Amino acid sequence: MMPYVILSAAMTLDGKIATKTGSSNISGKKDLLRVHELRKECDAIMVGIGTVIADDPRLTVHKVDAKPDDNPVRVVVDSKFRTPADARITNSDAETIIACAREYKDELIASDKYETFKKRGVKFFYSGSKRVDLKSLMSYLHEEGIDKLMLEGGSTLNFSMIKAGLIDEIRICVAPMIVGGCDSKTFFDGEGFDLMGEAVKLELTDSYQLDKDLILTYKVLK
Ligand SMILES: NC(=O)C1=CN([C@@H]2O[C@H](COP(=O)(O)OP(=O)(O)OC[C@H]3O[C@@H](n4cnc5c(N)ncnc54)[C@H](OP(=O)(O)O)[C@@H]3O)[C@@H](O)[C@H]2O)C=CC1
Ligand SMILES: Nc1nc(O)c(N)c(N[C@@H]2O[C@H](COP(=O)(O)O)[C@@H](O)[C@H]2O)n1
Repeated sequence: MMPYVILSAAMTLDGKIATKTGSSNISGKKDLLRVHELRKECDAIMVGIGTVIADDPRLTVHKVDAKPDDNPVRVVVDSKFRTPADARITNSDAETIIACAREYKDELIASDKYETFKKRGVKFFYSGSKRVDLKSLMSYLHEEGIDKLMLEGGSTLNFSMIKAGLIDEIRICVAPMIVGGCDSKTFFDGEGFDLMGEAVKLELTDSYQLDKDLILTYKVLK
């Protein structure tokens, strides 16, 4: 069994989730409230290490009323244990699981950072030889009681997750902005598919305007 996975993000009309310099404030105020209500409904929230390094996110429910219990478990997909020692996702606001690849396990366990994180209560999960195996991670998280997981990027992890058939629903905020730039991160990057016939197919299930933003919900067809 796997968690039900909702991919949530905000992009500009030209499909960028950050500029080439990493600036990523895209959602309007009301959209951020919507996102935090969704965080509150989820058992876990997962990002890739690229997002942790770029944004140092909190990944807690902090824009709407919430109790400490409302904070989802934070999951970071980080094969080589690059999570910075002072990353906010390792604070005591919520539980944190760092998923790493087996090849780096011995080195990781021997590091001072590992001891520091253990003292903070951070848990570790190992899967995949050189890169985290996302299917076994999802299966482990489900065993740990995670029924509903919110995936919050970034582009590389989004593509791996959708390619592996692990995303059930997509909720995207389309902001009326264009930033361009072939080096700006798009909603899905990764290695991409070669042929249009390989594209993951979606069904639009909801759409509405929230101030200037457009909110679209899609079911992923499997
Ligand atoms: N506007 C929005 O809604 C959002 C925007 N963003 C933006 O996205 C950008 C970050 O995206 P990006 O750089 O692509 O980083 P990601 O957050 O997607 O992290 C990618 C990294 O995850 C690690 N990883 C481990 N296992 C896997 C796997 N099986 N598949 C894929 N990745 C894996 C890899 O590093 P390793 O091999 O070391 O483990 C990889 O480089 C930031 O600029 C951020 O601001 C992010 C979220 C939301
Ligand atoms: N929904 C949404 N809209 C945006 O405009 C965004 N930039 C993001 N980014 C995601 O939220 C994380 C920051 O979370 P905290 O406020 O620090 O808890 C960021 O890392 C992205 O995952 N999302």
